[in-house]
Amino acid sequence: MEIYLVGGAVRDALLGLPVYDKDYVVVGAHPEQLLALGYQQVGNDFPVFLHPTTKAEYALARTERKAGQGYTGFICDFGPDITLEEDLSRRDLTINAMAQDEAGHLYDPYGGQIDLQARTLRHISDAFCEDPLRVVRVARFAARFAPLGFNIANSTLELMRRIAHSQELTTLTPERVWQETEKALACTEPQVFFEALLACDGLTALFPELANLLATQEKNHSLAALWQCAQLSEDIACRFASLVLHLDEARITTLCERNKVPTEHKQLALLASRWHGALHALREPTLAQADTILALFQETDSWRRPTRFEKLLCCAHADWQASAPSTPYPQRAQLWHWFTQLQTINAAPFVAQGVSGSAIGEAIKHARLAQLQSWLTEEE
Ligand SMILES: Nc1ccn([C@@H]2O[C@H](COP(=O)(O)OP(=O)(O)OP(=O)(O)O)[C@@H](O)[C@H]2O)c(=O)n1
Repeated sequence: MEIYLVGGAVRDALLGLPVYDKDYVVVGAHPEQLLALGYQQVGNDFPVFLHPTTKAEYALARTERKAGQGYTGFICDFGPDITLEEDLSRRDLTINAMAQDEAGHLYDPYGGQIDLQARTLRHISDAFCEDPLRVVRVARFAARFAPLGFNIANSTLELMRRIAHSQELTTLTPERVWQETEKALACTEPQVFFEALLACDGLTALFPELANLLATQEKNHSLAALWQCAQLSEDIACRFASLVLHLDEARITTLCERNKVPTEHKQLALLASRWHGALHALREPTLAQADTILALFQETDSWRRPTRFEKLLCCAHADWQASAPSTPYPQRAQLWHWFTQLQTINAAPFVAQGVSGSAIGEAIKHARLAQLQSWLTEEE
């Protein structure tokens, strides 16, 4: 029985990146041998085991062949006679198909090291097409490794296009697509994920509203807003909302429900869609805008959800900078400052004066408006 470290851990170590997850492939073994050594079997379709102490994943070497439609329907063959090369050949990209034995010797039958050096994401064989998830994975790797200068090989982009045109992307579960999307949104160049999906015609199947929106924009403004947001915040909800805020509320709702986008992201996106224009208009606020500012705080439920309001300001900032890079967006700090100051106006003094019931809320609102008006008078 031989054990090799495979996949992402080998790739990332060669790139000098930190390695978090270690996956191993086991060649020349029966499941019973691993069970006897205390490994715990997980997964029903093919034999994957967890190490008794490290809990790292150990998979028996296997081959896979597509038998049906979509993401399911694989015929999997495993056994002690499957070689390391055979196991590596079923994988998606050359840079993901390298293995290292316990002595540190590297096995690279498909040119992974050359492609790492050339900064190329390249498929191994036409078997790439057997798994439509790979389109989304490659787009995600393109985003993740964009800062290192990686690009998708033309021949791989061609296969991604073939998969997209075959309608196979519609067989992916929303959970899997969102999982990859969320990882992509966390990258420093998240817009590359959507650019790659756009380039292979896959965006229409996965995020049709976004594909239609980008088609109406001259310079992919929404992708620029996403990039700007990534410079301003690590928050995934913020980045997602910056990307979709030029969609109307009905389309945001449809997209989020189909793709099972978390509620927090959806709510922020809806607020950003509704309020970004008003926020842009508050660049040099005047006394006449006091009501608008208070309505903004009220209607976005910011008193109860201050963190979300902070994120809303960030989305608007990103959207602004997508049109006017490097120009300041003073209303972000100004509105946040006023908001935190107005938060300190609360019920206590009114209750002490004998105000009760719904009149308390009205009194707070009036006091906050009066305070805002006095600040705006000073500004003018
Ligand atoms: N649809 C898929 C999923 C996975 N793999 C292979 O399985 C390995 C492990 O997959 P996974 O852990 O999902 O990805 P990593 O490459 O380890 O990347 P990450 O760092 O994002 O986990 C990959 O390297 C790749 O060889 C594949 O070929 N096709």
